[in-house]
Amino acid sequence: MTQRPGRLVTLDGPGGVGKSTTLAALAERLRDRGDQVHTTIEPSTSALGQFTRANADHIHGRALACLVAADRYDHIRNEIQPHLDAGDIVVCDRYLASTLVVQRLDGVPEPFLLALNADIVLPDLAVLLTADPRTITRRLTARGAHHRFEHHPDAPAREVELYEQAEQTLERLGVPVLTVDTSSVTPSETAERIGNVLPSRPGSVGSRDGLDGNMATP
Ligand SMILES: Nc1ncnc2c1ncn2[C@@H]1O[C@H](COP(=O)(O)OP(=O)(O)O)[C@@H](O)[C@H]1O
Ligand SMILES: Cc1cn([C@H]2C[C@H](O)[C@@H](COP(=O)(O)OP(=O)(O)O)O2)c(=O)[nH]c1=O
Repeated sequence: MTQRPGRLVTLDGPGGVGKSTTLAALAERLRDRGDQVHTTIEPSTSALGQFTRANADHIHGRALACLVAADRYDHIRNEIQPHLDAGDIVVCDRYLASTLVVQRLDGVPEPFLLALNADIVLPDLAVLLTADPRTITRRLTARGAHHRFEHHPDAPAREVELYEQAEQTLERLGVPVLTVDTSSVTPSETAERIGNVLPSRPGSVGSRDGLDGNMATP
């Protein structure tokens, strides 16, 4: 049971699956029903986050893993935790699950990643967006690849597979996971499904009822 007044909801999934688009739809839905929402992103918008994002194509493996983790601890201390303390639903575009996938694509073993992230604030709900790899490739092609992890033609299929493994790891850590296949649903339908499993007033509706275990894999 979480003791903080707010909730941390994270959105992860393969590049181009629709995280940013879904985050905007989710924030709108939660605000429309009266929730206090703070949206954020990793790498964060701090100087360290901007450095990480700008250099992620040149810094590799364990070094990038450390940089991403350092940015995460800084992000938690200066932005996430204050908003949780204020009772906000904090919705973060990429978090621990991305590390468990992107850094593994970069050859970093999972135990090293878990050790680096051992003291982070765990999500109250980790949403994993997935889709048919061909659908992801289509979305990625239409939007354009942003970084080296999105350029390989097999990236979407490999990422889908690694997110399935990350789901098991998150569950072992006790993190409630909601997996949504976005292949044939709109961002607003995805947002509705996420909103449906989040209590409207943080801390007031049956605490974590409905948030334990993997609630949906359509
Ligand atoms: N059902 C859907 N859910 C989310 N995004 C979708 C969906 N269908 C198409 N898209 C499109 O996919 C593209 C990639 O979305 P984006 O949010 O940038 O992905 P990500 O943040 O995961 O890299 C966008 O052009 C978005 O409009
Ligand atoms: C959150 C996170 C990001 N990254 C890297 C991957 C990318 O190079 C970069 C940002 O990814 P991404 O959010 O996909 O960028 P964009 O918003 O431009 O599509 O940060 C990691 O390596 N590990 C992580 O845990």
